[in-house]
Amino acid sequence: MGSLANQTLPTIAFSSQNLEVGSSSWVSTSKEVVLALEEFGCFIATYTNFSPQLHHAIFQASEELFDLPTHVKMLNTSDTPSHGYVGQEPVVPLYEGLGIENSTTEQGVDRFTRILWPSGNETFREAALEYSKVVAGLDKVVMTMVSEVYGIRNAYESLHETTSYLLRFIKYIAPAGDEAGLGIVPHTDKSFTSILHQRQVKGLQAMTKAGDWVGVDPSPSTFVVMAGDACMAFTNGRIEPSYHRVMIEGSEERYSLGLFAFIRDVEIQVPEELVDEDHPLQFKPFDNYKYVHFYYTEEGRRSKCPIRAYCGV
Ligand SMILES: O=C(O)CCC(=O)C(=O)O
Ligand SMILES: [Fe+2]
Repeated sequence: MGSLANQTLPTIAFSSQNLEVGSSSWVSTSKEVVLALEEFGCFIATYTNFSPQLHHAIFQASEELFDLPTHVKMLNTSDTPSHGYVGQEPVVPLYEGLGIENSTTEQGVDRFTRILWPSGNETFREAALEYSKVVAGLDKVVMTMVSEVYGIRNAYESLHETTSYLLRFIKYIAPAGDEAGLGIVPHTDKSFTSILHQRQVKGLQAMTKAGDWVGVDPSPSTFVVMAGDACMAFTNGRIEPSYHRVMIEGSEERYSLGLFAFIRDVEIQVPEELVDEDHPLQFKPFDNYKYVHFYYTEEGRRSKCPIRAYCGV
């Protein structure tokens, strides 16, 4: 595994100007987004609708969540592997995470909050819902831009209607000793898209096509927007997912958040606009959640490229 390259990911600002659909800055930003995703599978974003207050509120909520006793956190279960509580795993001993399914909806956040705090926790509930809605807004802008450039806006819009967002709260404890510890093993996300947000402590690294790791420094106003495996299949291989990992150094705990978009109820299918003689069909229609289940089987875990193993042509 290579050392850290002296390189940074592209940064794209989403401001009130370029958020106006169809404006000339919307069009030029859309091209930037596609270039960044095709080259890196991810990029850094700033987003005008995200405030420092919300940054503060959501990490405050995160701390409160992780301060609950382990047996309470373990009540966060899910039918989907890795969507609920994960902690004390021998392969990633520094990692602990919880997930709110359908976190952009009142029902999703209410359900989670009631399970963890039976007598309620209004500040947590509000922060989680608000954060999910705002960041999901960024996700929608990014993918609308991508679909516009590729001429597949309708296909994306029908997928977006059935998107279910998973908000994961993540905490890494510091490794014992001076050596950097592996916070999360190198992987691509199984989602359609993912948006990560880190607090203070660095650790996230993404791999370039040349095979170098690039560090992504935390900032209260930036996100990392990533393509997942499902996005690669949808775009017929045009956008490859970001291969990333977390390395933890120093003695500080690291808190991060991931908002993952998964497509529910409908199969993801390559739009016909993306298939021609030069771009033969690479993926069969597939179900995003069944794919997650496949990934956690012996075959899925062993596979070098699980999405191709699952639904590659
Ligand atoms: O903690 C992070 O910054 C990254 C987490 C991540 O890659 C994941 O949960 O899939
Ligand atoms: Fe990830």
